This record gives sequence, structure tokens and C-alpha cells, in this order.
Amino acid sequence: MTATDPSAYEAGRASEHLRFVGRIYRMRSLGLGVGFFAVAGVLYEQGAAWWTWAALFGNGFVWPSAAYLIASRSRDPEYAEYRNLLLDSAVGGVWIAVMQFNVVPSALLAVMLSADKIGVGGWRFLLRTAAAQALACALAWAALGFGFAPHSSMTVILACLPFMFVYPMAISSAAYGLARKVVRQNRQLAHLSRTDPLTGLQNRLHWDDSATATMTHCARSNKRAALVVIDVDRFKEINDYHGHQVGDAVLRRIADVLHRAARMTDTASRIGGDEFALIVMDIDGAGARAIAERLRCAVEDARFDEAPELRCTVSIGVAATGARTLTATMWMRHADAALYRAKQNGRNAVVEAAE
Ligand SMILES: Nc1nc2c(ncn2[C@@H]2O[C@H](COP(=O)(O)OP(=O)(O)OP(=O)(O)O)[C@@H](O)[C@H]2O)c(=O)[nH]1
Repeated sequence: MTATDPSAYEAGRASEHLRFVGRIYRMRSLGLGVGFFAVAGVLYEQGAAWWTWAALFGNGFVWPSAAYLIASRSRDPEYAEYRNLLLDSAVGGVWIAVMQFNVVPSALLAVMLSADKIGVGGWRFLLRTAAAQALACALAWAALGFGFAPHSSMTVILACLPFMFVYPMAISSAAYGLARKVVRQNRQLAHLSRTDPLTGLQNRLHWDDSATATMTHCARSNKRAALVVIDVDRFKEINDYHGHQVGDAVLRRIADVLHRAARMTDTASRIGGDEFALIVMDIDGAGARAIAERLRCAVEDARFDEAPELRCTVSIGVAATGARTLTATMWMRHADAALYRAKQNGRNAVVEAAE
């Protein structure tokens, strides 16, 4: 199964939809649970029939679980949940008519049912659900004889308080949780977009930024840095003879060697198929050459469990910043020219660019 496997993608989407259904279930349980008391205050004053109470109880405490089961067992849980939310709004409209527009609980119901719809599906979804709410309200109002009693007593207002306080807090907390998740995921995406998946080093894209930033920093603070470019010798032959898996193991080992050699201020990157770069801060050409020599020896001494007889070497070009190096591109060109000479000299060698 690969990252682009359609079935893995589908499985990911399905579990995302189920998480959505679970999130709505928690919000609905809470909202309808506290909403029960807001409507109950009015029903109590109306001396409502037992079946109205039964309907309110069912809506407040049974419907959330039923809606969850319906959506989670559906072939398309997300779509089913949106349908359930539409139904929530319509039923809310019916309760407003049943309460004969008792102003405080009716307004509360309308506002809360709108706020959570915006949170879930934006303004377009709100328009659809508000239309369903208005239609259901109008039909129920007509069926119940157009009763109109907007006055809210203190009892009704007190019964609304849990809904008034608890539900907005829950909506805000859910929105905050989602916002934090988005920030976290954006950070992860930014990290992934800068990281080479095979070696875990930073990739070419980020390396370009690092090289430019280093040049600017050196120019401003009159500091020195060196660029060490490493290319595996006859890597194609390693791949051809031992296979790509062993080739990958070689690349990972070189990345490991680089990672160990790099200090906090240095930057190790994989900048091509079998090409790596290390930016070493606060160092001159001789110091960088010594580091490069240590890297070359470490790779030469490396042994591989996958292919014990394999010996691998690298050629290295070194270029320190100096008067001739005005841009990151020039810096790279000098290091590349030195690397080319190392290859020409028979490989497994370190060559420094002339300053
Ligand atoms: N295993 C593996 N091979 C890769 C990867 N990326 C590039 N390559 C291979 O790396 C090889 C690079 O070879 P070259 O740089 O052209 O030449 P070379 O064989 O290293 O020879 P010299 O550089 O002249 O010593 C190619 O065969 C690519 O297919 C990778 O991620 N994994």
C-alpha cells in the first residue's frame, strides 16, 4: 500500500467522515440536552399533553443517538449527517411554533441552530437549514391553529439559562479545537514540504532558501561559511548491481553521517538523487576541507548489513564564502566546479574551490 493508494485515501476519508459524525453527535447531545429545558419551561406553562412531552424527550435525549447510528451506518456518513442537521433545523422550527413564538426560547433556538450550521457548513448551509426551519415552523403553526404568545415569564427565562450559557461555550470550544488542529496540520505540512522523505534531511527547495539566507547573514555580519557538496561515486552501478533498496540504504547512511557531522548552526540537505550539501557556519576553507575529509572517510568506512561486501565512496567539493562569492547561485557553482574536479581526479576525493 503506497501513499497514493486509492484505497488508503478512501479509508482516510471514511475515518475523517466518522470523526465528523462523532463530533456532531457530541454537539447535538449537548445542544438538544440543554435545549430540552428551554422548551420544557414553555410546555410546563402551557400544560402540554403527554405526547408533546414524549416528543420533546425523544428529540432531546433519543434523537442524538439515533442520528449518530443513522449517519455512522450510512454508506455516506457525511451526507447522512448533513441530512440529520437539516432535520434538526426543521424540528427546531416545529418547536418554535409549538411554543407559540415565546420570544426568549424561540430566539435562542433560532440563533443556536443557526450558529452551529454556520460552524459546520458555512453560510450556504445556513440558508438551506434556515429555509427548512421557516417552512417547518409555518406548517406546524398552521396545523396548531396559529397560536401566538410571545411573552416569556421568569420561569421560562430561567429554564433557558443552561442553553444560553452552555451551548455557545461548546460551539466556541469546538471552533477553537478545530482552529488549533488546522494550525498544527499547517505546521506539519510546512515541515513535510521541506523534508526529503527518504533521508529526513531538508530537501532542495528548503536548501535554496537556507543558502540564500546564509549568504545574506554572512554579508551582513562579516562572517564566513563554507559549502560542502557531496556526490556518491558510481551510484548508478550500486543501484544496478545491488538493487535500489541497497541504493536507498546508502543514501540514508550518508544522510546519517552528515547529520552527525552537522552542528546546530549547520544545515544538511539532500539536494539531488545522490547529491548532498552541508552548509558549515563560521569556518574557513581549510576547516571545511578537514570536515569534508572526515565525511569522506566516514562514508568509506561504512558497512551495510544489506550488502556486506559493498564499499561506497563519495567525491566532495568545498567552497568557502569570499570576495568571489556574491550570491548563493555563485556559491553553488564554485562548490560544483570543485566537485567536478574531484570526480575528474579519480573520485573518492575532496577538492576545494580556489578563493
Ligand atoms: N536508490 C536510489 N537511487 C537514486 C535515487 N535518486 C536517484 N538515484 C539514482 O542515482 C543515480 C545517479 O547517478 P549519476 O549521478 O548520474 O552518476 P553516478 O553513477 O553516481 O556516477 P558519478 O557521479 O559520475 O560517480 C541514477 O542512477 C539515479 O537513478 C534514489 O532516491 N534512490
